[in-house]
Amino acid sequence: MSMVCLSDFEDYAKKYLPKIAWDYFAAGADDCTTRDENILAYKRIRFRPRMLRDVSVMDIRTKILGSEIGFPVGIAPTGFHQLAWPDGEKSTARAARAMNICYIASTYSTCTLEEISAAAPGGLRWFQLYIHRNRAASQQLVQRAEALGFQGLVLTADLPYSGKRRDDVRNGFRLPPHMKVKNLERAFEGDDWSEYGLPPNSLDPSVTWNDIYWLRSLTRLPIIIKGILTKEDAELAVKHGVQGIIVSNHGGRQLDEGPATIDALVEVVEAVRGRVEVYVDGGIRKGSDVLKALALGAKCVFIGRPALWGLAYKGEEGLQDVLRILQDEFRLSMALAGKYFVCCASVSEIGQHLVQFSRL
Ligand SMILES: Cc1cc2nc3c(=O)[nH]c(=O)nc-3n(C[C@H](O)[C@H](O)[C@H](O)COP(=O)(O)O)c2cc1C
Ligand SMILES: CCCCCCC(=O)C(=O)O
Repeated sequence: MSMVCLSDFEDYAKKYLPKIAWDYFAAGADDCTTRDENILAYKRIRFRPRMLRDVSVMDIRTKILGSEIGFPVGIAPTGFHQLAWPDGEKSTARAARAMNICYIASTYSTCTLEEISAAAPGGLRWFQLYIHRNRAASQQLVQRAEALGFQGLVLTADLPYSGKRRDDVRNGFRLPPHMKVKNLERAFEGDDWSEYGLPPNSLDPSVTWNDIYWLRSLTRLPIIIKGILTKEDAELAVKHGVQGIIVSNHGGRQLDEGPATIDALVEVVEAVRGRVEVYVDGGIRKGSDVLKALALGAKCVFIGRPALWGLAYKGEEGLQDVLRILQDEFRLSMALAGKYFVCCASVSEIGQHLVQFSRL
């Protein structure tokens, strides 16, 4: 099969993954309006390309929270990578390190944080946290991640309860018995693990902004909050001292009919006024989507499902293929859009001048 663009990997994953795994990866909440809107919204943005600008040398490296990355794409946290490939998150970590990008490992990884770290020593990794009712379990996870060299703590704010994903309900989705959310095994030993193959009712829906102070007391890692969609919450995030914001609607898997993330990005970036870094995920499927997100103020974007499709295709190698295609497409879009200032062709000069919203 010739893999030319990310949807080729999607087609492959749909064809070859067991239906229950494919449905879980693809799921959106309710009618999937927001899931689909994440993609459509990119198509309403048009470029304002500039010509004759010497784009013979392009520098696509950038920095997030002080760490250099090869290009402004990272891997969003997604659960259960062994559903896509037997080595699971170990393969993800290796591919991310090979491409010199950031991988956010999920609380719901099917490999332990120790296994992930050992698979790709020295790679840039952040740890994504769901806060559990069992606070001691969450505290241990944060401290384990910090001790293992994870360089950021990503608090997911949009999942007090799981959204209603109809196909998962129809399929009675749960992890197969040989897969485990290994990071939680010790803390929830003896529980029945009946919800998705997770300890039931274990997430804490009473989490508030004040818990950011609790997290701050546990770790020196920068805290990045994931799931922000409004200027009001962006302002609160800054006020509570986070170092980064990921504009995200969880790939449209939580509240249906909220905004597409690329639309929400504009409002969040305006509210933040450069005080913290802003990233975005949801619906990024082409290099030109990356360019649009950067033009609208994101420092970096993160991909969720496309990483799983790459893993499903060929593990670490397949994920690297996905990332390489995205990297090449991003570089090409940047060159074809034309650099704005005459002296340097780097991501730092990407700005709002590059895009306009189409009336389509
Ligand atoms: C199968 C799947 C599992 C996910 N698991 C998590 C998770 O464990 N933690 C989390 O913060 N977000 C999770 N997300 C949301 C992603 O981090 C991200 O916000 C979303 O996938 C981005 O949209 P995209 O898939 O269109 O790129 C998950 C998304 C998918 C599709
Ligand atoms: C009970 C919550 C299950 C969530 C599993 C991981 C996740 O975030 C997802 O979107 O799926």
